[in-house]
Amino acid sequence: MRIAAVRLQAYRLPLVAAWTSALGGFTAREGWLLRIDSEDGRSGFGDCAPLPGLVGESSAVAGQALERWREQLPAQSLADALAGLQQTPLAAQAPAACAAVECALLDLLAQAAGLSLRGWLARNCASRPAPELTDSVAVNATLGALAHLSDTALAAGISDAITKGYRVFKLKVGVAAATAEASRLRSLAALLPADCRLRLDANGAWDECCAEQFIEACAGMPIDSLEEPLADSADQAAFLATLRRLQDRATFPLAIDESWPRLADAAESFFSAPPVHRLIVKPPRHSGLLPALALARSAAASGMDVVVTSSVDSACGVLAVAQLAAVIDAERRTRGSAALTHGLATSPWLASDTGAAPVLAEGRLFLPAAHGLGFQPLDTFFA
Ligand SMILES: O=C(O)CCC(=O)c1ccccc1C(=O)O
Ligand SMILES: [Mg+2]
Repeated sequence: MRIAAVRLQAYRLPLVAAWTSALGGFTAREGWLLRIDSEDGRSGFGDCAPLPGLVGESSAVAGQALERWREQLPAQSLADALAGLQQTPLAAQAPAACAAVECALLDLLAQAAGLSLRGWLARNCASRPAPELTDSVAVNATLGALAHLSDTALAAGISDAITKGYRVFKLKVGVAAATAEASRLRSLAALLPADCRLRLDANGAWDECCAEQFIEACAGMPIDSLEEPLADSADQAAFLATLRRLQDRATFPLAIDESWPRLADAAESFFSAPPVHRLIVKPPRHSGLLPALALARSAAASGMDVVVTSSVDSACGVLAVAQLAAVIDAERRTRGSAALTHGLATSPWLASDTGAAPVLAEGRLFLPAAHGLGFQPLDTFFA
C-alpha cells in the first residue's frame, strides 16, 4: 500500500489553567497534527508537540523535519516508509516529528490489518506468544504543582479525583522550599484513604542535599514514586552515582524522565545496574512507539518499572501513548507482575483539543475498539 498524500495542520490549544513545574510552565500546547493518506483512501494520524528541555526537539527543528517528510513520503509504500524512518539522521535530530510520522504509518498499517494499534504492536513487535491485551490502563490524576494549590484547592482536587476512581495523585514538587513541601505532603498523606498514593515529580529541582532532605522527610509516607529529584550535572558519572545513593535511601522508587536523553548513549551500562527503580517513557522523546517499546523492554529486563506518560498532549498524542501502555502492561502481566499506573490523564488540562480524547473513568483510560489508532480529528482540522 502506497502513500498518496501527507498533510500538516498547526494548532494551538489553550489550557484550562497554567501548567507549572520546577522547569517552568506553559498556558497552551502548540504543535502539528499530521495526516497521511494511503492510496486506498484511508487516513492515519500522528501528533507532534515537542516541549524543548522536557520532550524532544525545538519547534523550529520539528517543523523543518515534518516538512522534509511531507516531501519525501508520497509514493513510498507504508512498509518501506516505516522501515526507512529510523535510518535517517532526522529520526534522532527530530524525535517528536519522527514519532508523529511513525504513529500515522502505524495507524494505517493497523487499519489495513484490521487490528487496533495495540493489537498490531502486540502481534508484530511484542514478546512471543503475543501478550493478552486489556482495553483500559490505570492512570494517575494529574493535579498540578503543590506550591500553586491552596490547601482548600488541594483537598478539593484530591476528593474529586477519589470520586472519579483515581488512586494515584500526581503533584509537581520542587517549586517551593523542599522542607515546606514535604511537611505539606505529610499533612495531605494523613488524610488519604489507605489504598491511595502520591506520585511526585521534582523535574530536577534539587541539589543532592535538598533531594536527600526531601526523601528523608517523605519516609513512611504513601509515595508511589518521585521523578527527577536531582538537578542536571555536567558530570554524568557523578549524577548517576548520586541518584543511586538517593535511591538506596528512599523507601519508594525514584524515576528518570527528562534526563534520559543524556543517559541514552550509555544505555547498556545503565541497564546492567540501574541506579533508580523506574523509567518514564515518552514516545515523542524516543522517536516513536517502536523505539519506545524496545526501550521499555530493555528497562523491564533490567528489573525497572516502566511508566508511560503524555505531556499534556492533544488527544491524538495521548491515544498513541495509551496504545503503547496497553502493550507494556500486557507484557508485564505475562511476567507475573501487576500493571502499573500510567500518566495519561492529562486531557482535562486542555480547554480545547484536536479530537475526542480517550474516555477517563474509574481511574482508568479506556482505549477505543477501532482499528488503528482510533483518532478522528475535529471537522475544523484539514478543512
Ligand atoms: O504524568 C502525568 O500525569 C502528567 C505529565 C507530566 O507530569 C508532564 C507534563 C508535561 C511535561 C512534563 C511532564 C513530566 O512528567 O515531567
Ligand atoms: Mg516527569
